[in-house]
Amino acid sequence: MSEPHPIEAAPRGPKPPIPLSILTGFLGAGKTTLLNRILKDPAMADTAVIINEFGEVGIDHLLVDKSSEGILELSSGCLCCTIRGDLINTLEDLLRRLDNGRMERLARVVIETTGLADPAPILHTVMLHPYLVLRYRLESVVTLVDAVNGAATLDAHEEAVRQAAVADRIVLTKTDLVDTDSKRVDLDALRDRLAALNPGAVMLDAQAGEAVPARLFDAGLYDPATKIPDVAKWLKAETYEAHGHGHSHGHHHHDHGHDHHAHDVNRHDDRIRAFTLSTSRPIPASALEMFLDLLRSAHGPKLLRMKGIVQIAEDPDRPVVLHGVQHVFHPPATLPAWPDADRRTRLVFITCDLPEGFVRRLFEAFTGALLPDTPDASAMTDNPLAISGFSGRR
Ligand SMILES: Nc1nc2c(ncn2[C@@H]2O[C@H](COP(=O)(O)OP(=O)(O)OP(=O)(O)O)[C@@H](O)[C@H]2O)c(=O)[nH]1
Repeated sequence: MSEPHPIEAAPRGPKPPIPLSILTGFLGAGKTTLLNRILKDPAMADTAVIINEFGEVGIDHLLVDKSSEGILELSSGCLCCTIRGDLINTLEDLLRRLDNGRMERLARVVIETTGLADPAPILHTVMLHPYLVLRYRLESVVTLVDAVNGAATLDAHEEAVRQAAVADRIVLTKTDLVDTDSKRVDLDALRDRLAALNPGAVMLDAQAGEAVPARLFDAGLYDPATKIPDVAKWLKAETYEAHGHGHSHGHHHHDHGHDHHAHDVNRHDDRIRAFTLSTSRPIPASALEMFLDLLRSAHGPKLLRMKGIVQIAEDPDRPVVLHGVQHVFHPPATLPAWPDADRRTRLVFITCDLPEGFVRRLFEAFTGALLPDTPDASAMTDNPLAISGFSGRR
C-alpha cells in the first residue's frame, strides 16, 4: 500500500489550517439573511457552511439560497448540547473529502449556530479537539444582535449575553427598523451595553453595508484572553463538563410521537419549547392571517421565534415564507416555487412559557382540523388587539 513516490512534486508537509468562523446570534437576529447575502460575494467562494437548527423539522436548509454547493445541515437538535458529535463528524468529513480529492478547495468553514446556542461548548469543541485544532483555525466569532429586540433579549436570555460576550464582531441587524427618536436612544443604549459586555469586539451595522466578508472574517486567531474574564471561565467550565462531571442530560420529549429534539434542560431554560406544526391542507390566506394576528397580539413576547413555509389555498404553487421574532413579524416573502417535493405547510415555533398544545389547538382551529373541545376560529378572533396586515394578498 505504501509504495514510495520519490518524484512526487507536491510537498507533503502539514497543510495550512482552514479558517473557521462561527456565526451566532439570538433567535431571529438575521443569521440566515446575512449568510444568504454574503454567500453571493466572490470572497466567499469555496466556503462550506454548516447549519444547525433548533426545532423538530429542519426548514432552514429550504430557506438558505441553494446558490452555494457547500451547505451542510446538521441533524436537528441544538449544536451546543446534543449534537456536538455531529459537528465533529462533519468537520472531519470535510477534511476527508479534501484529502481524497472529492473536494478541490476549502477556503473557509462557517458554522451557523441555532439562536439558542450557548457558544461556549461549540468553541470548546473546535478549540480543544486534538485533531481538529491541527487542521482548522478558529478565526472569528460573529454575533448578530437585533437592534429592535436586542436589549430585551439580553435581559431575558443568558445565551444572548454569552453570544455577545464571546464575539470578535458584533453585527447589529435591523437598524432600518429604528425609525423614531426614542428607538434611536434605545439603540445607542444597546450599543453602549454591548461595548461594555465586549469591549474588544468590532461593531458593524448590517444595514450600513458593513457586514461584508472582509470585515466579518479574517479576525486573526481567536483569543479568549481578549474577552471579558467570564469568557475564559465559561470555556473552562466546558472542559470540566466534557470530562463527564456535572453535565446531566435531562431530555424532555414532546408528546406527539416525535423525538427529534432532545435537549439539555440544564443548559437551556426548561420553559423553552421547540415544536413544529404541519399540515398538508392548503391554508386560506385570511385564516393564516388571523391565526398569526391572534398569536402575536396575545402572546408576542412568549413567541421567541416562529418561522415557516406555508401553502396558501389561493396560490398553492408559490409558498409563503414567514418569520416572526417576538412581537415583530417580518413581511412574508413569496417564493416562485416550492424548494422540493414536500409541499406541506411547516411552522417551527420556539416559545417561552407558551405550551405547544395551546398553539397547536389554535392552529387546528384556523386551518380547519377542528378538535372537539376547541372554540371555533371566529370566537377566537374576537380580539380587539388583533393587528392585521400579514399578507396584503387577500
Ligand atoms: N428589516 C430588517 N429585517 C431583517 C434584517 N435582517 C433580518 N431580517 C428579517 O428578520 C427575520 C429573521 O431573519 P433570519 O435571517 O431568518 O434570522 P435567523 O437569525 O437566521 O433566525 P433563527 O435561525 O431562527 O435563529 C427575517 O424575516 C428577515 O428578513 C434587517 O437588517 N432588517
